[in-house]
Amino acid sequence: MNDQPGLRAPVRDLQGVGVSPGLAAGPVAQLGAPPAEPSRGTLPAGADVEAEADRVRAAAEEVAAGLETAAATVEGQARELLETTAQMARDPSLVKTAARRVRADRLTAARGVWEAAGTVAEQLRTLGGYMAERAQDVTDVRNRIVAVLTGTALPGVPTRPEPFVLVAQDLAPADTALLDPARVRAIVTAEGGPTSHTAILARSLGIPAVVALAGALDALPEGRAVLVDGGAGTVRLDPGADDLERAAAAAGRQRSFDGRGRTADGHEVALLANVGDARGAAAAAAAGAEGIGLFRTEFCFLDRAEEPSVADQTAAYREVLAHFPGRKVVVRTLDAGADKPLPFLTDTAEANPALGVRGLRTARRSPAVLDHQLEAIAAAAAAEEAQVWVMAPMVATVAEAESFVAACAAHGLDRAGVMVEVPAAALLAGPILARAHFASVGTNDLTQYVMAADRLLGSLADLSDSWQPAVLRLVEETCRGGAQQSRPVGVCGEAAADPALAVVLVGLGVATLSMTPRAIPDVAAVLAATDLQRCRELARAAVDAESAEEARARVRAGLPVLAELGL
Ligand SMILES: C=C(OP(=O)(O)O)C(=O)O
Ligand SMILES: [Mg+2]
Repeated sequence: MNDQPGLRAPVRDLQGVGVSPGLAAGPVAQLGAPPAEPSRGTLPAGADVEAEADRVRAAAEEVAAGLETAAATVEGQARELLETTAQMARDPSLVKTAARRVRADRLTAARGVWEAAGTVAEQLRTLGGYMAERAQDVTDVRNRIVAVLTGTALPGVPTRPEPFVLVAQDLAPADTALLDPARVRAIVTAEGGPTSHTAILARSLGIPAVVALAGALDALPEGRAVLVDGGAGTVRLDPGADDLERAAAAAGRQRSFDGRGRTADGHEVALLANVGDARGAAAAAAAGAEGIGLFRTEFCFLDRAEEPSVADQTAAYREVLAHFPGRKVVVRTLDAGADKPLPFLTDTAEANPALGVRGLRTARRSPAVLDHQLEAIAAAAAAEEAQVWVMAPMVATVAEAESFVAACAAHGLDRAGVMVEVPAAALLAGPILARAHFASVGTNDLTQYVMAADRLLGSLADLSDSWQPAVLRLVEETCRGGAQQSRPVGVCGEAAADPALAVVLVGLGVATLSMTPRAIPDVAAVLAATDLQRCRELARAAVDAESAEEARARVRAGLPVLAELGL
């Protein structure tokens, strides 16, 4: 690429939807698709069956060695996971069974591995419990060995040691949770919306991300250099030297937070963090968060085939609580279903999972799971010093709020609240908050349900926008209910992380804002420059707008501090 002015080829930016701000550059690495099932045919007459059987061991060894090399370059959970997978690839029972099938039935090595892994996975499933959870790992190892044997790209997140930009059709929550920000510089997906869990996890890991970039896999081939702008939602092919400099400068820029959220005139707005595990809690504490406003407990157990024991849950919750002694931590009970399926709690056959048995509704079918979780939360709260508040996701009726508060009280948990993410709950916030001690507005789902737009669908990203005045009116209604009952209303959806929208929410009467820790300094800086009266005026202007664009434009025009801070 020629960087001389005038001679440079016109820059072509591909446009998607920016969901995690930041600039980053690197070579593309595509998420490998699982290999196709190898054919059942047998080896031709005269084929060297013994040599074919030997290929199994060689391929397994190649997979294990590759995983170990990658493991050596990372730390913590990612390292453990890669090392365990490497051990499984060397598992003699898998390799021997596969080689035996090749010899006995004259199968290709790939087919032998496929069938042997099926047998091993089935045995593990029959054993149940922890062993059953390993069945998925056997399938992962099988896919890797078969990919080597058939000469196709390795499935899953690439394990190469040098940093790269991950490009995928879409990412499962479990894929994203294991991404290592030291190696994955940015994420680009063809699918997904601004409030999808890919977006939320990317933000929490501080990885710039662009979703809903149509045709991403074709437009961004393996190895091609790209610049990703996660704020603007663009991807530039073959970035120039000036682009690379900008990306390097952005990686080094940081704003800090003094630990007290407030408006210019001193009205306090606690700035809390959204976390999914102990790693997130550590990052939140490091960012100076005043507490945790949303602990998504389901993120601790996404890969579990069976309900985690009370002891396992207690341990996982304690690890999070331990980072905030004396501070508020809002623990949300399992929000399984729709985009976050938990195999032990959700029915994958539902035609309409977003409108199905998800969140608190799973307690209708499996009340014991909620009871065990509350037991574990109470045990963790007793063992740690954090002030534990508990809330339920997807509450829609006064009766649900009442029974949840009673269930918490039975476990000695006396700060019990509800998420307001179903329009019905916003409209009945008064009577709901006569029972519940607090409410936290989940603007991601509230937007999805008010606008009838799937939060995962990139093509509806304009509707999945929390600036929609209809959404803001329901937040206002929730705050009115809170004021009637003198109960605090917070926001823990992604809207809280947008500094301009945060001003609007405070103006509507929201008492706390909970967000990815990375967003806290920017939100704090904008609030600190705006007094409460101005927040109220801008909130009025946004609520009275007729479209999301108009609401956003009115508020941004009224907040010159945004441009001063480069936001
Ligand atoms: C915070 C929310 O919950 P989640 O994103 O986990 O569904 C929300 O819906 O806004
Ligand atoms: Mg939600």
